[in-house]
Amino acid sequence: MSAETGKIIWTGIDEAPALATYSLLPIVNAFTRAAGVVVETRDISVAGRILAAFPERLDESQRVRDELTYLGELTQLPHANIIKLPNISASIPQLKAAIKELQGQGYPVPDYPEAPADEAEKAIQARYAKILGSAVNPVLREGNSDRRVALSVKRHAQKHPHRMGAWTPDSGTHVAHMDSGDFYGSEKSVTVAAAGNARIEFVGADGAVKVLKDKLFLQEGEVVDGSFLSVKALRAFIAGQIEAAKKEGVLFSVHLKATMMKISDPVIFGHFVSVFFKDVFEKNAALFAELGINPDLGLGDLYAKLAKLPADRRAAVEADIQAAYASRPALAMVDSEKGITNLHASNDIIIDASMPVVIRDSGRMWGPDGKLHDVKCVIPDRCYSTFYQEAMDDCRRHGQFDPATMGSVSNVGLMAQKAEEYGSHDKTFKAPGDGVIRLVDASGAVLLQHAVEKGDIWRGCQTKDLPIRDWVRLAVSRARATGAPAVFWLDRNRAHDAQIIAKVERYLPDHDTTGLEIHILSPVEAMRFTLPRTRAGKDTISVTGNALRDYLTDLFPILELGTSSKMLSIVPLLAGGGLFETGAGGSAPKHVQQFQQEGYLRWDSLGEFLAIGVSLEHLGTTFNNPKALLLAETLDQANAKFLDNNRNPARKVGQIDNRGSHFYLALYWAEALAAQTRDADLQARFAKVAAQLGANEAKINAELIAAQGRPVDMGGYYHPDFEKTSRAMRPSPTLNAIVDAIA
Ligand SMILES: NC(=O)C1=CN([C@@H]2O[C@H](COP(=O)(O)OP(=O)(O)OC[C@H]3O[C@@H](n4cnc5c(N)ncnc54)[C@H](OP(=O)(O)O)[C@@H]3O)[C@@H](O)[C@H]2O)C=CC1
Ligand SMILES: O=C(O)CCC(=O)C(=O)O
Ligand SMILES: [Mg+2]
Repeated sequence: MSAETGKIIWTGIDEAPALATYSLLPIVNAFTRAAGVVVETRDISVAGRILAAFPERLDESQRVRDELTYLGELTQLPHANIIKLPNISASIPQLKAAIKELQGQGYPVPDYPEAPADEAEKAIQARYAKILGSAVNPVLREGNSDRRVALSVKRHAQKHPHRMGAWTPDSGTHVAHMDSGDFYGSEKSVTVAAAGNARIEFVGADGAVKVLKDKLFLQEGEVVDGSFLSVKALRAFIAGQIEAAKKEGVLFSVHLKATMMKISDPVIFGHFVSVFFKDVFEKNAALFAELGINPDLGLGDLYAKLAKLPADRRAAVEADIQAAYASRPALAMVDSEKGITNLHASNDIIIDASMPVVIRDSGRMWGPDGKLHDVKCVIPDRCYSTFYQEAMDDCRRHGQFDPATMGSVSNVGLMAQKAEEYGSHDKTFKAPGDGVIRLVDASGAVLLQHAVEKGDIWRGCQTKDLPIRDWVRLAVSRARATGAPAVFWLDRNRAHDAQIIAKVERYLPDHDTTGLEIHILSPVEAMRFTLPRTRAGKDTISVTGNALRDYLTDLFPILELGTSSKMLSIVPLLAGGGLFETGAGGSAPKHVQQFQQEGYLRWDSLGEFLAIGVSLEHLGTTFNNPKALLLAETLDQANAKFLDNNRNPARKVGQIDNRGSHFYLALYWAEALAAQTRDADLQARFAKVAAQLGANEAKINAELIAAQGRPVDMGGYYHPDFEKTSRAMRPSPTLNAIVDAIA
């Protein structure tokens, strides 16, 4: 076995899962090394990606490799085996904070130029643009997505159901969406007949043509679509919904995906900010222009820029903001104690995680008074709003879901080769004026076009044929493996979906589907099919495009398990390798805050444990490595015992936290290795480890718990100090000594 084939890559990322890594990875490494498997870290954190983008500004000792590019290339090789933990998909305020921190640590990376003044600043902005938003996932996800709950995890959740808030028939919570002028209404889609370079261009009212994107290579058979959001219609819609929320006496909230739709959704978010605070923006237009205030960056950035003003001028604007709050409906809050609202930053409320939590918490969100209230959930685009309303209506009719009995909804998601929204980043534009935006193929034929007005948001997406074929294959294979019905969530009335349906209908007959139940239903119909089954304890497979993949793989896990972090998230790479993602949830910034303040980390690494298992299994079968297979099997047993004994982190100081949960994983894994008889070497080696860990259980727990209850200095947030953080995350000398002696 070559070094390459016996290697697993563990991604270095941000926030809570990065903290957990400091404690977990030494344990994992000690166990796998004993079997000749190397687990190697590659840093794709926001900070790491910033440093990699500006090598010429750093001295030799500060330079880092461009690991994302390396990993992107690795996904194309059949031996790729990558464990990917969730990373930050950064908004501009997050990026700026990371830059500031790095500068403070002595890395001379340039400031982010919000409004580039010259070519040099434009070049800097272009480099940073590659780091913003969902910049990692589209590069690594070179396969489609298979997200589901492991049987042992589902059984555990049913045995220990999490708390859910009750729903009552009179709940005033609802989804509000546009009825026209949205992406859904304007979408056009074609299947490309002949390969070639296309271009996207804007034709002004005067006939002048401006190329927005050149050399857009289209493959034969791929689906390409274009749609736009009318800004005039959006602003009128927002204003109407603000009025309506006030009348209805519910909170006002907006749920977008500013990370994955990183060009369009921050702009949409900005319209929410500038319509909600219309009077403030109008009255202070000149001052805001002078301060460079951009509503897309949210109220948080606005406040930061106001802070530069002398006290009296600042107070005048703040009074205007307070007056706006008083005349508007109450806003949903991110942190009511600190006064952080839904409109502070586009990355604080992200639809995939935020909407399921509304449903889990009785259809309510936190208000400025620190209490839960009914809420208007504004999701402008009908492509992705209507099924949430259906789920809420179901709760109003039948009450809250019961995690002790509900069935499971797994997902097969189309995302390979930058499918759908992942491919939209370099094809999304704000219309530079009134005119037409059109997609023109190599022969000069117009594939699709839209009449737009200045500021309208035009979005193009590509979905290649090979990924679609692979997605259909994966759906059939999951249906065969589970016996559960597979439902393609596709809407015949949506232009893009109509093209995809034609392909699904063409590729399904390539497979043996005898005895399988397969449906094609619109999102609302699919919900109507799925929810009664779920309530009856039956399992269903959702087969969806990229955005619905994202939304549903938080929605159902959060209802079923309380969090999506416990999911298995497998990406069989098209080139034959494996990408094993952990959970479906994000980087849990709240958890880091708690760790900094109280030395308590409640991040649950179960997703990581599961991913290590499938990664080792993949490595074992691909390279015929019996030791790796044995490690996978014994880890599976350890995970089962971990769940049986309920060793997940609790939530409060004095109880077992993330670090304590890792100790139990090590103990149970060592015990399982000691108990097996297939490999005498591993048995002997781990019998000793199991005995040492077992004998020191009380002592190790005492050392781990003694480390809690006081603030922790990590020496950085985006780019923490390795030594400081490592000390904080590995506070038990007894555990460290046993683990470090294994290899
Ligand atoms: N694949 C990726 O790379 C992804 C990245 N992200 C990024 O993550 C960041 C935060 O996203 P956000 O939408 O707030 O979602 P998060 O999933 O980070 O947080 C939502 C809540 O989920 C719970 N949670 C999530 N993971 C765990 C875990 N392992 N253990 C225990 N509880 C968990 C926590 O709930 P509680 O507080 O109730 O304990 C947490 O506060 C963003 O920057 C986003 O871009 C998001 C999704 C996927
Ligand atoms: O790519 C991203 O920004 C987030 C993706 C995500 O939320 C998911 O895959 O569940
Ligand atoms: Mg998600």
